[in-house]
Amino acid sequence: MCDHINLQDYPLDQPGSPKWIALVDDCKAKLAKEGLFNLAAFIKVDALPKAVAELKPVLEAEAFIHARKHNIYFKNEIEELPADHPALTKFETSNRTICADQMGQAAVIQLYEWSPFAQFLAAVMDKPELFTMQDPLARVNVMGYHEGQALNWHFDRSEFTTTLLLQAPEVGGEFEYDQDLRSEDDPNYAGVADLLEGRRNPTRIVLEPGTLNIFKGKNTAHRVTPVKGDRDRIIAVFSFYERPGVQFSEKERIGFYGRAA
Ligand SMILES: O=C(O)CCC(=O)C(=O)O
Ligand SMILES: [Fe+2]
Repeated sequence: MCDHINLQDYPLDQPGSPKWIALVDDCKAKLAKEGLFNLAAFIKVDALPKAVAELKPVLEAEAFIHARKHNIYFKNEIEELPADHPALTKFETSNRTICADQMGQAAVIQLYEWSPFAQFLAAVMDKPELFTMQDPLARVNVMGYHEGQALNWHFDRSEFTTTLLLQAPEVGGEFEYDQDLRSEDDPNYAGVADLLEGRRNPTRIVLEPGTLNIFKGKNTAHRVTPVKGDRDRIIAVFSFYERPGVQFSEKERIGFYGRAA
């Protein structure tokens, strides 16, 4: 059992029940229309303070400071674009990251390993099955963003991203996205340039702590705006794959976490 989840509103423990099916259908409809859905108060209100408190000291003392400049593609070059094309503009991303192997049996780890969670996500994503990663570092990451830190514009490499906001900042740290800015057939470099140069109006959402967010970010550009104020934005990111046993390479681990093991 996972006693941190608001099973009253989100009956993940009853797969196949009418309430579960209704929830899955609702989430699927939102995903199709908006490219994302949010389950507010997914973590029980009284379980949230402990879920945050158990991670804060680790974030403060042991986090990897992940700071880099990247473009929206996380790629140094795109064959069909000149190096000075505005779609390739690099921006700074910076946060503190901790990995699953630093979290013991924290609530976020218990949630990740509770199999009805993957079962629910698979149903929502229309997959036969989803699996947790075998990678001891990448399975679950928790990111802390303090004043001035941000996750800049990018397209995700994975089809979907699952996050749980643990603590919201006073100001800033909002999730912004431009839905379907590109497609499998059309990279829309001009639209990307417009977005990066401020000529588009991305959607901005403010999430409450305890909200689970599922987001299809492969072709929807998105970012987290810079955090302002004394309270950090703290968010957990869960990684699921369609096959079991997935691990990162050593190079990927060093790139993301500054260490291989
Ligand atoms: O921190 C967030 O809300 C978004 C995370 C994200 O975009 C990602 O992990 O790719
Ligand atoms: Fe992303």
